[in-house]
Amino acid sequence: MMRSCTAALRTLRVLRCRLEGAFPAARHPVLARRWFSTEKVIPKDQALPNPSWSKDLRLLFDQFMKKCEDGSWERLPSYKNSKLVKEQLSQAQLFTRGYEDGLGFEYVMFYNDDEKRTVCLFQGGPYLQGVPGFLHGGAIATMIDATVGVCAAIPGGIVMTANLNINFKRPIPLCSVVVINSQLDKIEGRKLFLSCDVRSGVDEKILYSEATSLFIKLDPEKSLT
Ligand SMILES: CCCCCCCCCCCC(=O)SCCNC(=O)CCNC(=O)[C@H](O)C(C)(C)COP(=O)(O)OP(=O)(O)OC[C@H]1O[C@@H](n2cnc3c(N)ncnc32)[C@H](O)[C@@H]1OP(=O)(O)O
Repeated sequence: MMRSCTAALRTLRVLRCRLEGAFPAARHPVLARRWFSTEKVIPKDQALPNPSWSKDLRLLFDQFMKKCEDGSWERLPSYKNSKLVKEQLSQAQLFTRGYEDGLGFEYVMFYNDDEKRTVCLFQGGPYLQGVPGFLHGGAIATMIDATVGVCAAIPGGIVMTANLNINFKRPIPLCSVVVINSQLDKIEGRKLFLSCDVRSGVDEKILYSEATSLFIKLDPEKSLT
């Protein structure tokens, strides 16, 4: 027993050295823990307040949680790793959840099934800077895509963005809170048409961006590649 354990550990060490040679990133302590730990990982719901959330984000979160009480809205949980990919086999992570708390995308989404609407409360952190002091347009586009994507995926199933059209009207200050409000406008066969706007959090007075998008429900008969 003792000998087989020692042999297994040696094999693990050899594999680890080879892996570190091939992928220097494997030396990174967080990745190393994720790849080599045998502990069962309990996924953390990232769409809940953490200490990096500003007063405004907390306030809006509390307001929407109140709206959930009668069942008209529901908070959507969100995880770093897809349940579709076995964690031990992949280091894949949801793009928007790859940063430490407060540095990148802090957000929570709420869904209203009767109205086919998704609202995302979003605070873009300092690593998402574009023009100094403001959010990068790609980060805004990412959150718009994610919000309309969820709005399309809940009724539509497995969908992908075919078209995303954004008008950036005002720059969004870094670390401020915005509300991304999206709705499903129309379904035609496999095509889902959505629209969305991005406004300043709490007062919603400033219209930062507007977008329309087309999502396509994947055809199970067609290969993606
Ligand atoms: C809760 C869970 C959370 C989970 C939700 C997580 C949310 C995350 C959101 C992120 C989403 C992404 O970033 S997705 C990643 C970015 N997107 C992609 O990589 C997609 C790349 N494109 C493709 O793979 C493909 O083009 C597809 C799958 C979109 C469509 O291909 P297809 O299935 O073969 O469909 P196809 O026959 O070409 O088109 C079907 C119909 O749509 C029309 N159509 C197709 N593309 C377009 C287009 N760009 N503009 C106009 N119309 C178009 C066609 O004319 C046709 O109309 P008609 O003749 O029928 O009238």
